[in-house]
Amino acid sequence: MLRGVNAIETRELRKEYRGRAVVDGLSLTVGEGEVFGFLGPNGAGKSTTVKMLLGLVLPSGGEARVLGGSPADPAVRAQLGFLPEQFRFQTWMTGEEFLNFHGRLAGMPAGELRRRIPEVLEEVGLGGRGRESLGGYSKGMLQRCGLAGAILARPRLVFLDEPTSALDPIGRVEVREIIERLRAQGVAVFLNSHLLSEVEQVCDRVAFVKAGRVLEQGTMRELMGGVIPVEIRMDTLSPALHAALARLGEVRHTDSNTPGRTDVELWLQEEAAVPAVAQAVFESGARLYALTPRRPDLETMFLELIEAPGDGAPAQAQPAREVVRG
Ligand SMILES: Nc1ncnc2c1ncn2[C@@H]1O[C@H](COP(=O)(O)OP(=O)(O)OP(=O)(O)O)[C@@H](O)[C@H]1O
Repeated sequence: MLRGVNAIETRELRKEYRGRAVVDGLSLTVGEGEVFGFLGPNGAGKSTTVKMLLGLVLPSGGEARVLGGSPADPAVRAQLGFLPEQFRFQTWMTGEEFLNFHGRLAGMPAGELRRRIPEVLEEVGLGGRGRESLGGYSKGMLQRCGLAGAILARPRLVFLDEPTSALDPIGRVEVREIIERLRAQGVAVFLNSHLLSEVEQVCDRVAFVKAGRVLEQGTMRELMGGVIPVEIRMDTLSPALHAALARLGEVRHTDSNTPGRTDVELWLQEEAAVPAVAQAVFESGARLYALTPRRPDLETMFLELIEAPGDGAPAQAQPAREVVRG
């Protein structure tokens, strides 16, 4: 078994379709046992990247190493699990038959499959439902069954493409728990999801892609540069208070559209500055209704990066609302 290598490493990976680059010099690293969020708008090249990493699509250029080897190597592929976004299930099979079929394709011995299938069905919340035909499964049950298929052969790296799109909130929490269990077992997870709050809760690191290139990658803290966004709600914002807030941090947005109410988003460098914000509001004579430090969230980062103009290079925030720069 390969040890001490990254789960995924790509350098200047490229895929062209009819002369058009849909993955255009993509470089990223996913550590062993890391849960990695791969984020980007529709058409950014995420699925194409995943297909190259699985050895299903041949790159037009660059390099990709998966578990220290080539994605084209069957010994590497045998250690990968994959839940595609749109999966065609054989509706006439039962859940157990489906898993048995996939396990045999993965080269698992019959005896091991007999033990493992009830175990994974239990793990994905389908315990006792394996004898029912897939044609009678709900969308959420099918997605759980696909997930069972992805982890059946105890992979070292699992690709999950929108694994919770068909699930209710309870199902989503359960999938998060499954991902956390995989991490605890040292399995790396490459997660494509549009549900940013979900990615935020489970991923160690994330990469943002746009037009086939990685704009940023890192931990949440690295990506936000240690910034603490604070929401302030008060009755009015005088020019003097605006200037005072701008001395304490960066005034990102102000919204005075509702009469008698002004919302400000201020980015501070440290939590210790929060009391000074309250003090500044108080000294200006404004009435303070809320002062809420927020965790940096992926949605804010995503919108900033993805909506940035030009060639996709990280840039200043775009005006989601009325913006006043500090
Ligand atoms: N086989 C193909 N032939 C031609 N163009 C393709 C092919 N596969 C993908 N593309 C194009 O490549 C671009 C990237 O597609 P891809 O599916 O990788 O994006 P994505 O980031 O996964 O999008 P989404 O979030 O919508 O699933 C799209 O413009 C798509 O039309």
